[in-house]
Amino acid sequence: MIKVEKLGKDFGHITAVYEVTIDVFAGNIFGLVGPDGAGKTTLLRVICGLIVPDRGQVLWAQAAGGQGKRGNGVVLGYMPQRFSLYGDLTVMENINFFGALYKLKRPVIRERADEILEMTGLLPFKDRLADNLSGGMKQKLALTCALVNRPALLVLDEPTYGVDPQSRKEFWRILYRLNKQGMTIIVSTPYMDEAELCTRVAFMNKGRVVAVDSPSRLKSNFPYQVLEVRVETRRAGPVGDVPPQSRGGDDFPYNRHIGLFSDLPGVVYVSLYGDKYRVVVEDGEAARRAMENRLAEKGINAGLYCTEINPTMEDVFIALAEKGVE
Ligand SMILES: Nc1ncnc2c1ncn2[C@@H]1O[C@H](COP(=O)(O)OP(=O)(O)OP(=O)(O)O)[C@@H](O)[C@H]1O
Repeated sequence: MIKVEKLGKDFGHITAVYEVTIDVFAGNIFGLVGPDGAGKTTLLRVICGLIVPDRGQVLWAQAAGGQGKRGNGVVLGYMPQRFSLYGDLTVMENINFFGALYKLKRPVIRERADEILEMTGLLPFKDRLADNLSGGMKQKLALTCALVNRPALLVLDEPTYGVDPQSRKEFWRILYRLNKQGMTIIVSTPYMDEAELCTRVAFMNKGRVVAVDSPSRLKSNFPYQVLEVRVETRRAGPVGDVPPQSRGGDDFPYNRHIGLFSDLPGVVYVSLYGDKYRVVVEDGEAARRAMENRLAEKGINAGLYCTEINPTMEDVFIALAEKGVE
């Protein structure tokens, strides 16, 4: 549906987006996934025509339904990151306002609003002031306003940021329903569990897209092994067997081996989950030997228990980020 080609955007001396090239296919839920400051909002704003890129372009395919001028006939709905509705207007008044901006007639707005509010579960709250809605409901109202123009392409900027887990699930259920009805969706998110729900994902880091593919292919093409590692100290003592120089920070003693393992050759990164380490490595067996040797070198009398586990989207993203784009 759209092709983003070598797109770049600077804000003064800050480059928010470098040369980004992605294809968004009609019918997809396309995820733009990355941490704060990765450049997701900037890229989405350029796609929506709200800001002009400094380099590259966004090419639009033939209209995918609906009417309107933007993007070669593709009607767009945009839900910005920050709540941008009127808190002192009711749910219905906000929808009427947006409908009017799209030059829709009142009966049309009413009919569409009822349909979308039913879907989002907001129908009983039509007359409630937006300020008095919960965080999740506010996001649903913002979605309703973005949908009132029946867009063929819905662009959502971190729609579930800071929303409770139950509301996040409901929100995604609605996105799936819309997608089933034929709507193409581009959604940005910092959450890896949401990345799993997309048809295709572009991982963004520091203004660059570092990988684009389906979640399953991103994981199956992961070039490393993931080890779950437990280090069990054999002799008990007030601080175990870890020499003082390798003791960790606030969460000592559980993070104490991160520093011991992370600089070993073939180790991509080490992180701590509960009392186990997740160690991403080039070669599982070689890494296990290297970790054992490191413990021995440091005079740490401990058993090392490694299990190979499947990579998650988070592993894929962290490894790509660690491998480094500066
Ligand atoms: N209008 C602006 N003026 C100056 N710098 C900006 C502007 N908009 C974005 N930036 C900078 O560009 C970079 C990318 O920001 P952007 O908002 O696109 O990232 P993001 O991935 O959406 O993160 P976030 O969730 O924090 O918004 C950041 O360093 C940000 O400070």
